[in-house]
Amino acid sequence: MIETSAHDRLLIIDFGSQVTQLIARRLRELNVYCEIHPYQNVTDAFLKDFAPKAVIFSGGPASVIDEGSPRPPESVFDLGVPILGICYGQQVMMHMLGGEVLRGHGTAEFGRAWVTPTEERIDVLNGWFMDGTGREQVWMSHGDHVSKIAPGFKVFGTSPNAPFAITADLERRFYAVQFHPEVHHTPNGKTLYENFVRDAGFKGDWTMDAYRDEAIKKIREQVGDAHVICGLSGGVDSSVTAVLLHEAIGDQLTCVFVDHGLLRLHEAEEVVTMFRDHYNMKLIHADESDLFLGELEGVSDPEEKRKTIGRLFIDVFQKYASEIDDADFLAQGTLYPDVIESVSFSGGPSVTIKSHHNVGGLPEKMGLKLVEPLRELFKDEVRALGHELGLPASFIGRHPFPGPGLAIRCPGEITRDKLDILRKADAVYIDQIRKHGLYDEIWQAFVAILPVRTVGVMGDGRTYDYACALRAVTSVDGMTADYYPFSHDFLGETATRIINEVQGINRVTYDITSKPPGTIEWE
Ligand SMILES: Nc1ncnc2c1ncn2[C@@H]1O[C@H](COP(=O)(O)OP(=O)(O)OP(=O)(O)O)[C@@H](O)[C@H]1O
Ligand SMILES: O=c1[nH]c(=O)c2[nH+]cn([C@@H]3O[C@H](COP(=O)(O)O)[C@@H](O)[C@H]3O)c2[nH]1
Ligand SMILES: NC(=O)CC[C@H](N)C(=O)O
Ligand SMILES: [Mg+2]
Repeated sequence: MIETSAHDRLLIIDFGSQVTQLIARRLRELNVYCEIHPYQNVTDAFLKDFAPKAVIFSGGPASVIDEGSPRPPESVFDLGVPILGICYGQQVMMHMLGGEVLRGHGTAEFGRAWVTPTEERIDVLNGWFMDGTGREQVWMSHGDHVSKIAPGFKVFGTSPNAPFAITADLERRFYAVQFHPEVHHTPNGKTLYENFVRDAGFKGDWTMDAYRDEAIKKIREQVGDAHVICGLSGGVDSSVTAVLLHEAIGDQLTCVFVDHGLLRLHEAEEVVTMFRDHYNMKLIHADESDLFLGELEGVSDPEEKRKTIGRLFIDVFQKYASEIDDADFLAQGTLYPDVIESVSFSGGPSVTIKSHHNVGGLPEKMGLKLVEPLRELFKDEVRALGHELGLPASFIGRHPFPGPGLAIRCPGEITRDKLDILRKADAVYIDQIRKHGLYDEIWQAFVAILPVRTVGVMGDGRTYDYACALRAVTSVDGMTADYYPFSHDFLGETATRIINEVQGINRVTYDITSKPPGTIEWE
């Protein structure tokens, strides 16, 4: 359980649905503090300790009919707090409370469905069935269905293949729905969550304004008089972590910004100016470009590049940390999705696609304790917190930039020459995107310089220069992504500008691969 404040908490018991995280997102949007815990960890003792003000059962791939399928502890029904069961959560609730679930033919529903209300209206459905059609669009994804509801329950909504689409035991405040209110395709789903948490008595006091003060207090308690070091990349997560720590402990913080020679144009100056001058923060600008570029010489295999960079990051951190007195803590910008992923119910053995550069192995090796003030937050909450802390919008809204930097945007061997060309092309491309007002619509955009040279003709002369690829994607979390549908005019104008303004490039292509099957970066 996350050590947290005095906020009312909602517990989401995860039965392995693909969309459990979205339940948490919807609730956080309603300023309700919630945590997701896999059902295996939710014991009687856990429930007592957690003391939720309400509970939600997620969906899940299992069938309650099967022996050994997941269950919440019986005691959850005796807590006296409202419970909402979703899909598998509905089925498990009915099954345990005396109803019946069947795996029937012709009762599966996958995708869009329409629910119509029964006669009696209930508070959790306030705002539903109001658009004049008398029905509400929902998103279903189930093979099993409830065939008999548990004693005490009544039906408040039905769909063609789910006669018990919405049911409730109003006395005990148990609600159960067959569809998924957390997904986009249930347009009025948020209203249902809002009604549910209001019914449960949540005050909606989880705001980044309040969080900021609590986090500062907690950091002070944890750190005392010791010193904290923080790897600062200028990215959103480490910037917000650093500024929060700086507010909490001022001079007891030293940030280490590693310039590995793989940064974008003017990036080092921007980051250093912002943090050293604007925040008056102790900041070590570690210019280690000779070290990194030297070790990367002749390396063209993507994994070898990543591993070399990861190793050097650790070396560099150790070097600087050892020079700082009383450095007992290392601050990291770990976010809640990272925490969830590491305990995920559905997580199984998976193939390594890329070794993400990781400073995760650091604290152990360096004998440091961790400070992770963003552990409870999603990325958009981190951005909101950054806003509260007064970070300029230009930093908060930045596209993510990978730790290995331009190394993984330069397939094949890395040379200073290629990096210079790449930096210039990238700057022109991002400038184009900003000028056309597209920066915030795009999740991430960059140029990759290709390891091929092509023939061109410029000013009646022959050129033999590098080709580059433009990349721009939309995404929610970087796990899946779509290429951004630029207009042909935009692409044409950008190609012309890059070729005119960047010596060394004579051909521009646009990468239209989605993820999967591609990945966002080229290596
Ligand atoms: N150049 C760097 N110097 C120091 N630390 C770095 C550098 N690059 C990455 N790191 C460390 O690695 C961590 C992970 O990098 P990551 O790119 O995931 O996060 P970020 O840069 O803070 O945010 P964003 O995801 O928005 O880029 C950072 O939080 C930071 O602590
Ligand atoms: O901090 C990081 N260290 C890394 O080693 C790393 N590799 C990829 N990325 C970023 O992760 C997101 C997904 O990228 P891929 O589709 O290329 O795996 C994209 O946002 C990538 O920029 C990294 N970030
Ligand atoms: N999405 C779900 O929770 C599915 C529940 C159950 N596995 C079914 O098929 O009915
Ligand atoms: Mg980054």
